[in-house]
Amino acid sequence: MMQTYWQKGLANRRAVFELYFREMPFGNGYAIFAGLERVIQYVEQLKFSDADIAYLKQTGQFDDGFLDYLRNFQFEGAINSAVEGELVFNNEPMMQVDAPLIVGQLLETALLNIVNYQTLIATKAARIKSVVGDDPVLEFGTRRAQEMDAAVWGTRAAYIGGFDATSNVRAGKLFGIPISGTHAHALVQAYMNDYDAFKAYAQTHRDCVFLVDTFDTLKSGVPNAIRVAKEMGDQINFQGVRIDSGDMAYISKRVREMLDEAGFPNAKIYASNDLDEKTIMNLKMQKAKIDVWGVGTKLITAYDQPALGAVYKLVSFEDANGQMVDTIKVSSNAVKVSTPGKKQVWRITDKADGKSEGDYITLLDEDPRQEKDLYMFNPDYTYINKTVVNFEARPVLQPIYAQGKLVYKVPTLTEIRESSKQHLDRLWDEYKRDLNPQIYPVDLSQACYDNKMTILHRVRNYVNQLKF
Ligand SMILES: Nc1ncnc2c1ncn2[C@@H]1O[C@H](COP(=O)(O)OP(=O)(O)OP(=O)(O)O)[C@@H](O)[C@H]1O
Ligand SMILES: O=P(O)(O)OC[C@H]1O[C@H](OP(=O)(O)OP(=O)(O)O)[C@H](O)[C@@H]1O
Ligand SMILES: O=C(O)c1cccnc1
Repeated sequence: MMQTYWQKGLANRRAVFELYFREMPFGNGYAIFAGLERVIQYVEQLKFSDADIAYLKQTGQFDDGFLDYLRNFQFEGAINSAVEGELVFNNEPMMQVDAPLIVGQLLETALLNIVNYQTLIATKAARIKSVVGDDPVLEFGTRRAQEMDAAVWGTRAAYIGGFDATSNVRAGKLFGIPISGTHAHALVQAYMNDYDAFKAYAQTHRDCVFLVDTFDTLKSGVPNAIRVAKEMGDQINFQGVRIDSGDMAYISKRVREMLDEAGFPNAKIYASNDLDEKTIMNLKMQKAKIDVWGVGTKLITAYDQPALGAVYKLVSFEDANGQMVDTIKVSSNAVKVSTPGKKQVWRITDKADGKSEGDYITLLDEDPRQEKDLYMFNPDYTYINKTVVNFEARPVLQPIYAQGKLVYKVPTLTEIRESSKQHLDRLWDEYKRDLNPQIYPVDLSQACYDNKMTILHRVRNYVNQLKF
């Protein structure tokens, strides 16, 4: 496509692409945006090396002039985006690229790859965090992640979504995420008994969590953990035990009794084993005595919904006369009809209680902050509407790149994680429940809606007059 644009003189025409997803992941009421930091890393290193050019040349598909153009390629144009930790919803732009067509086109796959995955994992993490409440929840997923990159960036996304620490030390090093972990069954198997294994571990560590289910949790694992904790006394910080199999409600209650009776009421019970928000909620309902949750596979692979399904659509394009013309992608499936025009997403909150009223999508020349009353209507069911007064409107898309230069000060990961919590506080609980949440309003302004209808009719008329 880049070669076509380049050879046919379209390469430098201005094009606006927007990235959005169509359905809320996991049936959740909100999603947490993540991926911007890696998008920035990608854009900063975006160039074609001599080896890249040589590879493209030997395919025999590319013109020498075009390859010369690629040799000097660099990002130019603008990127506006939701920032990491921001809440985002279906059918609203999360990211917008306003650049020469050839540049915007090149970015499509990388941006989708990054944002699709990281937003999905941050959202899954937030769902899990919403059921663990204030209990610590640890990311244990690396062994099951779809390869190494997914493990570290997925861990970062999980941290944004509310996880507290990770067993992935590389993610700790790269991003400053707290690291935390216990030990595996292999240690106990290597010593062939719990006592020797725990003792050896205790002699070589200060912080100790013993994995107690290798042979028999209640008959061997826990009694031996207690024995070692008593023998080592102040020489170790006995943090607790981990259970990784069996009926975790029943076992955790018995383990709690044993630890308390032995004089370790502060020792924590860690649990892991294919946990997710459903099993955790269920275990809590059963009053399982679990203090710390280790979650791996089901988080890092987004087990119940492995793709977010975000798309990247051309919404406005410069014509041969230098005028911007809004564009549409039509489909018989209503949700697949794109919304034309370069847009802004405004988060509308009630000034009185600070809670979100909904999102309001406008064309760029509109500013709802100038309005006293805001008429908001559902673009699919226009009879569902409301007029909002005494509101604040905050633009969700922020300038990240302008004229090819990074203009955004990247926050720390701690700031991002904190901002995500604050955004969630401003959302009504009805949108946050994990089963059948209320649908958060994502509305189009009248001008944006009318523009869509006009362009839709124009395209229909064009198709209807075709004769073959
Ligand atoms: N009381 C409980 N209520 C609901 N789910 C539970 C309860 N206890 C354990 N689970 C979950 O049920 C599933 C049990 O899995 P499974 O039977 O494969 O584990 P296991 O046989 O105990 O251990 P292993 O991992 O060694 O196979 C896990 O997802 C676990 O988290
Ligand atoms: O269950 P997850 O949420 O993915 O959490 C990580 C799991 O990985 C480890 O198990 P391991 O790889 O040894 O497998 P097993 O316990 O299923 O035998 C650990 O003991 C956890 O059970
Ligand atoms: O530290 C742990 O206990 C751990 C880490 C990763 C996966 N499973 C367990």
